[in-house]
Formats: sequence, structure tokens, C-alpha cells
Amino acid sequence: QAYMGNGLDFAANFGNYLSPVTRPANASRIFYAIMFDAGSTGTRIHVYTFIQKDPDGLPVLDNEMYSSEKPGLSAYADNPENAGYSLRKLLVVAKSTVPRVEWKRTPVVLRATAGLRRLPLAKALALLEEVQYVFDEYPFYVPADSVSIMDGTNEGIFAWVTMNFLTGNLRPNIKRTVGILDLGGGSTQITFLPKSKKTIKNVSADFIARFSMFNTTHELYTHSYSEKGIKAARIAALGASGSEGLEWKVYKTSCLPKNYEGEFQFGEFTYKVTGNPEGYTGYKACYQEMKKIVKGIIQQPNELKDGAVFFAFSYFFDHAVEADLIDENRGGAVQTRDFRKRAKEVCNKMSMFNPMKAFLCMDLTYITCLLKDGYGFKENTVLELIKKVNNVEASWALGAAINYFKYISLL
Ligand SMILES: O=c1ccn([C@@H]2O[C@H](COP(=O)(O)OP(=O)(O)O)[C@@H](O)[C@H]2O)c(=O)[nH]1
Repeated sequence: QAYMGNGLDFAANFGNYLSPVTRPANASRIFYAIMFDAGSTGTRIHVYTFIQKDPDGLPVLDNEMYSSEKPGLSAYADNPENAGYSLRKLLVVAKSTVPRVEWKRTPVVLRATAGLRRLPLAKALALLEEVQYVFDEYPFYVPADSVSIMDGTNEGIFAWVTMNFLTGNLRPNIKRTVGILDLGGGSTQITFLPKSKKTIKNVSADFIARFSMFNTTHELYTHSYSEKGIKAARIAALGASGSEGLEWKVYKTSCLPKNYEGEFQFGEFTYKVTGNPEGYTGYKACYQEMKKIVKGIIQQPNELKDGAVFFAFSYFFDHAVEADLIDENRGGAVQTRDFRKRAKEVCNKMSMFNPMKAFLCMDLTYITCLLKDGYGFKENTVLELIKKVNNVEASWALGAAINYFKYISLL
């Protein structure tokens, strides 16, 4: 076996032969990882190429290959055997990215988020079983816990790890870090390293997560709010939560153009919606509809009022692009008030806006409510909207890969 007995070889530390989750300690090694993000609205693959230059430090991320497929796994809840198609398409890309000689020691991992968390357990498990079945057809290394549902706390921590890794803040002596806001279809996450001890003292233990890195322990404030993702919020605002499966039902909202008739899909269901031809339409009425979803439910740590800067991505980014607040390629900084002002413009002139963007009023109003009435951000709180940092996708996936290789450990 060419890979055995060579002290410098990665496989000796990291092949199928020995523990798969000890990290490659030897000098300047290249290694790969395949991380699938099974989100509520899509399935995405990230193939990372790492170089271990300093045996005691974090690896350098040399490259990311990213690709995605819609819809998410949960759309196949009633016929899980069809869920494999999108995975196989993405795995083909993985095979062409990872050199053939590395296939059998390259781990393939899938973590599912809100889409599977919100399904009945039996349906979620059937989908995971299908994923496992597909993975086993491929030449990659499939570790024991290769396929699972990730809990929301880890989702928030890993997104924070990604952003701070990519911005060069993860060092033996952490000085400056960036907080993150992630808005998915099903859930939304906030994570930051508190500046004030009070922030930690004043919250219940389930808002605090500890992890260690370079022999130091850090405490993060983190929370994943389930059913507060942007698609789940639409459903809650329509009053459609819990009446799923009643396909004939039509839901009215003041957040859509008066004469609008349409539908949208989320998870395993389709929701029929219309505007409110006889009643109120527009920003004020819409704001009341969206506000009740977050008000008094989302925590407002005091520290957030002192002008913290957050990195915001996922649907925060996508809807800011849709609203022309930022350029899709460059991203950029906006303030809470920019979302509010644009929401008002769009909602009060709904007929003037692109009918392809019928939900823009609703989605921008929800984001405004989430930031202001949810987190308690001030009008001038700055959000750095980004999709990529140095060409790497802003998502929890990289942090999850870093955790997989034990560069950090969750306590
Ligand atoms: O690497 C990634 C992963 C996700 N996303 C975006 O992030 C959002 C995440 O939604 P998801 O379906 O994952 O929701 P969740 O399951 O977390 O609620 C979507 O806009 C994705 O396009 C992205 O741009 N890059």
C-alpha cells in the first residue's frame, strides 16, 4: 500500500485505516473534504481543498468548489427514493474536483438544517437513509456519522467559525471577531462573541455555547430560532401554520398586491395566496402582520444596542439584492433603516414593482421586523451583507468541516 508506512503521508493519520477524525498533523499536506448542506430550500455541495502548512495551526483553505440544486430534500418527503437524483448530480462534481487518488480518504458529510428538523421524524429519517444509500455508491470515505440532522446551535456556531476563519480572526489570541446573522428558509441564527460579561450572565444557558481552540475556551452567544426563517415566517403570517395539506385553502395577506393570486412552495407543501382586495394593503398593515411573528419571541441582548457590526448572509443577502440595496457581485454595508425604507417603498407602491417579485414587500418587511422588533437593532446598526469572502461561500459548511477535522471542539 503506497500510503502506508510513509511518515509524511496524510493517509497514515487520516485514511480509512485509522481514526478518520484526527487531523493531518504533518507538514504541508493537501487534504479535501466534501460537505453537503441539506437546507430547507436547496441542497448544496462544498468541496474544500485544505493545505496543512503549520502542523500546530489551522489549515489554509486553498479552494472551494460550490454547487447547488433546488428544491431541498424535504420536498421529497413523500417519495424519498427521488431525493437521490440531486445528490448524484452534485457528487459528480465532487468526483471531478477531488483527485482520484484522494477519493477514498476524502470524507463526505451531509448535515441537514431546518427543512428536515421541521418534518415528522419518520419522513426525515427516510430521507437520511436515502442519502446514506447514495453516498455508499461513491468512492469517497463515508464516516460513521456521515449523514445527520444538525442542531440549530451548531449551525450558528459553525457559521461564526466560517466567517471568522475567512476574515483571519481565528488565532491563538482572539482579539477581534465578527458576529453573524444567517437567515434560512426555516430557521434564523444569530451568533457573536460577547464583549460584555453581562451578556453571558443575563441569558439562559441554552443561549451560550462553548468551544475550545488552541487550548483556550470561548463562550459564544448563539441561538437558532426555528420557524423564524423567511419562508416559515410567510407561512406564519398567513396563518397557514398547522393547516398544511389543506391544498384548497387560500390565504390572504396585506403584504401582496391587491389583485395578486399565486402560490409558493416550502418543504413538502404548496400554499395558495392572494392579496387583500377589500381590506388594507401596504407597509403599515403588512408590518403588523409580520411583527407578531418576532415580537417578544426573539431575545434582545443589550449589547446589540451598542452599535455592533454583523456579517449577514443567506436570505439577508438575497433579498437585499432583489431590492437593489446592494450589488450582487460586490455586496456591501447597509443599515437597518435601509431595509425599512425600501420595505416601505415597495409595499406602498406594490403595483409598480416587478410582478416577478410579488413577495418582495412581505420579505423585506419581515427582515425589518426581525432586525428591529426581533433583535432590537437600532436604525443605524450596520449589516455587512456578503455572499462570499475571498471566493468562499458564507455559510456554516466550512465551519462544520473545520469542526469535523477537530481544529475546534465543541464543549
Ligand atoms: O453556501 C451557501 C448556503 C446557503 N446559501 C443561501 O442561504 C439560504 C439558506 O437557506 P436554507 O434553505 O439553507 O434554509 P434553512 O434550512 O437553514 O432554514 C439560501 O438563500 C441559500 O441560497 C448560500 O448562498 N450559500
